[in-house]
Amino acid sequence: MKLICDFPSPKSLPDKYVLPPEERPCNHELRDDLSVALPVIDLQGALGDGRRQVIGDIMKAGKEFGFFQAVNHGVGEDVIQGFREAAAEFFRMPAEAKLKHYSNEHNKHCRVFSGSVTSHTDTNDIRYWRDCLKLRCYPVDKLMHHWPSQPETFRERLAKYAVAVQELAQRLLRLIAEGLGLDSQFFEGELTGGETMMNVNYYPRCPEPSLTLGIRPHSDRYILTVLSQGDVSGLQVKHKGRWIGVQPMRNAFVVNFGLQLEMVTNGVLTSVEHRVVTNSAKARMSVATLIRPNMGCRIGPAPVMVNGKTSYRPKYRDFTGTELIEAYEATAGNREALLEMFRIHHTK
Ligand SMILES: O=C(O)CCC(=O)C(=O)O
Ligand SMILES: [Fe+2]
Repeated sequence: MKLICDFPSPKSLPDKYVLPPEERPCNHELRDDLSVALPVIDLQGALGDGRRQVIGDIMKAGKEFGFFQAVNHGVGEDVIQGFREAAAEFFRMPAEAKLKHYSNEHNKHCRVFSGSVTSHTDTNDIRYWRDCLKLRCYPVDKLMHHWPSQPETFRERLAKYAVAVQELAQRLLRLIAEGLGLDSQFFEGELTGGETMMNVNYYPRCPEPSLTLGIRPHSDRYILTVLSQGDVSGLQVKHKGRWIGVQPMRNAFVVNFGLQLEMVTNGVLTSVEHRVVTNSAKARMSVATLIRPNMGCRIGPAPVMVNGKTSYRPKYRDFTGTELIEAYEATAGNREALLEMFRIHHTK
């Protein structure tokens, strides 16, 4: 067992990372579209008179792309870069120090794994060009003893980062709730009360980026994902049947909606597929923070989204946080397959 970052620089891509031709990033049906960019939303305005405008921008971006970039979000550059440096140092440690945390058990509070999005459900042996440190990051006091104790700065910097990003996520969810016509506290409590997950994704330099992916196309599962992409590109978002690259902005956060939010909003906000391409010039690291529900929480379309002015019928049945996780594992992050598991088929 090895992490990709510990491979001696290979000249060619090892066979098991080579994707079938139709899944490769150069597939011409799904060419990168560089002419479309994700909206960039300045959150400063939400603190004052510009609140309605910011809410409107988030709703528009949410409906059109399912994604946006947030700037002036209130999380300090020192907090972001401080944690990113500690995390990059983690991946630079000797192999044994990282492999202490290696596990394929999904319920671990902190683990390192490699090669796949959902390894144990993969039926074939296709691997992806990614190492990942996955941990539960909030509430910090309860969870920090599970985190790597090396490098020395890791826990303290992660604690600061996790608290700041959690606050930002709650702020965003209040804006989103208002935008949907819900009570601004709608998402507080059980819908977002589970332990927050974090993926620290590390994509080493790849000898043949056109033959593999860092992460295959997937939608995120929960309410909201807040991602620090750093300054190396690689994230691509599906938009009108094409993949568009997300321009790296050093201290911005890429925000996207998860499948849970799509179902809670009865499809008004969509949880859009994304993937990660690799590159041969630079390693890339991203930090994804995923806000989650309590496992026992009942989730379903919000009453206002199905009864109110809109008088829409519910598209999804109610389910629990645990059911959502099980369905996601069973469908390996495939958006349509997962939504279908909860969809109500009205007969007329
Ligand atoms: O590396 C990225 O930019 C995206 C990561 C991602 O999609 C995830 O962790 O779910
Ligand atoms: Fe994702």
